[in-house]
Amino acid sequence: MATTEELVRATDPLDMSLSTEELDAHREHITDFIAAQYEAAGADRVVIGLSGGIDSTLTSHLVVEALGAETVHALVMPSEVNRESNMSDAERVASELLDVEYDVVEITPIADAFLDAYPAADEDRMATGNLYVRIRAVLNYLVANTEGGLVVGTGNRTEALVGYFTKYGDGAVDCHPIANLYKQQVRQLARHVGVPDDLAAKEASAGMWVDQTDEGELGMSYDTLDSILALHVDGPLSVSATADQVGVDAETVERVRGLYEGSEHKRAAPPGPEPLY
Ligand SMILES: Nc1ncnc2c1ncn2[C@@H]1O[C@H](COP(=O)(O)OP(=O)(O)OC[C@H]2O[C@@H]([n+]3cccc(C(=O)O)c3)[C@H](O)[C@@H]2O)[C@@H](O)[C@H]1O
Ligand SMILES: Nc1ncnc2c1ncn2[C@@H]1O[C@H](COP(=O)(O)OP(=O)(O)OP(=O)(O)O)[C@@H](O)[C@H]1O
Ligand SMILES: [Mg+2]
Repeated sequence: MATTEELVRATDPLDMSLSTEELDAHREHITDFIAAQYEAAGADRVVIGLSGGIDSTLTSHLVVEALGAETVHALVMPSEVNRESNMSDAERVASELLDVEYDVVEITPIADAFLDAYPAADEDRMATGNLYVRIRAVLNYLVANTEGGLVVGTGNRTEALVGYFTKYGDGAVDCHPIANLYKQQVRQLARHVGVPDDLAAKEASAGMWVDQTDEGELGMSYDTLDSILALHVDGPLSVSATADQVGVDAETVERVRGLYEGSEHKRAAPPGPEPLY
């Protein structure tokens, strides 16, 4: 007969903690990957957008570890809906944590030019938010083209599996070094490599509209989402077994599965018809 404590633990989100040895292994694997991508591309620089969020903070930290601070050109690209504190954190990461070259490029006037050209999108916060994200991609590639740079992305496994990114926006990059890590593991690895705790623990936001948070939009915590992905989408558990294990209803698991299946197009190259001959 299970004790109450065991039953409560059984309905907790999955504990995905990595051991110190596993964190070291990920660190080495990712820095080796970055070095290999850079060499294979024959690049002279790495371009990365810094948002003050943990994905870009960890990724840029690992790029510096792999290639040195002088290789990195960071871009901090505030829009009018970004929190001031996130933009100052982004500058803190560039100047204090990493000591890399960086530029601050205001994107609101660029977005306004698009919305003047196509005013119908002005009231649509998703379309406008995706526009901000795609403008950042254009600027990343402008710098990369100019300096022989490789654009390094910050997508993690959780975002990729549910399509929680803008197609040809933050998804438009040359590689994603932390693509194997679920969101909880991103925070763990960040702490492990010495990222300050206030940055590692910060609430995730795509920064596409005022006060947007990932967990608010997704309607569940990252701990729950990671657990459902690991057990059901990546793992072999059924909907009901996953729901029991994580302590959510079956509809929540099905919703995550729906996000995964509905975002297949974001993880694939744009298709064309089969060759006729
Ligand atoms: N089945 C299908 N096959 C082929 N293409 C399909 C398609 N369904 C839609 N599409 C295309 O995809 C477009 C929709 O995709 P998309 O433009 O990406 O837009 P959408 O997926 O609607 O929105 C982006 C989502 O990602 C989140 N996001 C974005 C950026 C950063 C972060 C972050 O965490 O930092 C999060 C954002 O909050 C929002 O929930 C459609 O307009 C259409 O062109
Ligand atoms: N204001 C910004 N300036 C520069 N780059 C940005 C900005 N906002 C977003 N980005 C880029 O888009 C990426 C995707 O954003 P996302 O919110 O998923 O990651 P994050 O902000 O690094 O971490 P978190 O998900 O915890 O907020 C960022 O990692 C960063 O590279
Ligand atoms: Mg963010």
